[in-house]
Amino acid sequence: MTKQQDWCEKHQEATALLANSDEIHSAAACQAAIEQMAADLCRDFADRYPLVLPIMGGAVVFTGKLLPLLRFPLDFDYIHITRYGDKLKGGAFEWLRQPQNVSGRHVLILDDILDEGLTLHTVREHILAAGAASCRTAVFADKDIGRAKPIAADYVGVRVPNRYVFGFGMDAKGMWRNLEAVYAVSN
Ligand SMILES: O=P(O)(O)OC[C@H]1O[C@H](OP(=O)(O)OP(=O)(O)O)[C@H](O)[C@@H]1O
Ligand SMILES: Nc1nc2[nH]cnc2c(=O)[nH]1
Repeated sequence: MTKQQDWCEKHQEATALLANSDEIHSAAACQAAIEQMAADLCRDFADRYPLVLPIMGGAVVFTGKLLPLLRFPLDFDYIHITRYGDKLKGGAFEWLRQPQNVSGRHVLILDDILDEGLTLHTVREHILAAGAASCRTAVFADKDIGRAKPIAADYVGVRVPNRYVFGFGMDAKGMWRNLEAVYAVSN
């Protein structure tokens, strides 16, 4: 099969996936959640000069929308770790970029979604072990998985049901990170 056919099939798959999904949070609701979180962060971090570390790649939209609303001085870097890849179920961690220069810093981690909580928990432990003065966590979406998680986020944008969600930076099999609302794949 040619590359062109591959992309054509991928395009059809992406279109069908979106058509068979439900909108969970509208673009306006996502924006309102970001603005509320930014206000909370401005209140709590005004004097802390934090190091802000998004976990790529899912945090890209969350970070891009949130950062310009943070009206206090900060440093910015990023972490890259993945355990889902293009799959809908999590597996082993793959570190692509570890945290750098966190010793003594007040760190704020940003991630798109807290699902089973393994990613955020692992990253937070890593940052504290590397000597951060403190480490707080903000997630755009917190999934109601119906059981305990190893970590609770300090700041949460929206709650999502126990379904695979995508849009607003979150992918479905690698697709649709660019959507400005949040959708759930049909069960
Ligand atoms: O709470 P958990 O069950 O650990 O899942 C949450 C993690 O899963 C996703 O990352 P993924 O591995 O899909 O990589 P991505 O950021 O590139 O989408 C998401 O961005 C979170 O980091
Ligand atoms: N895109 C996406 N990534 C996840 N990582 C863990 N859970 C999810 C989810 O529901 N959607």
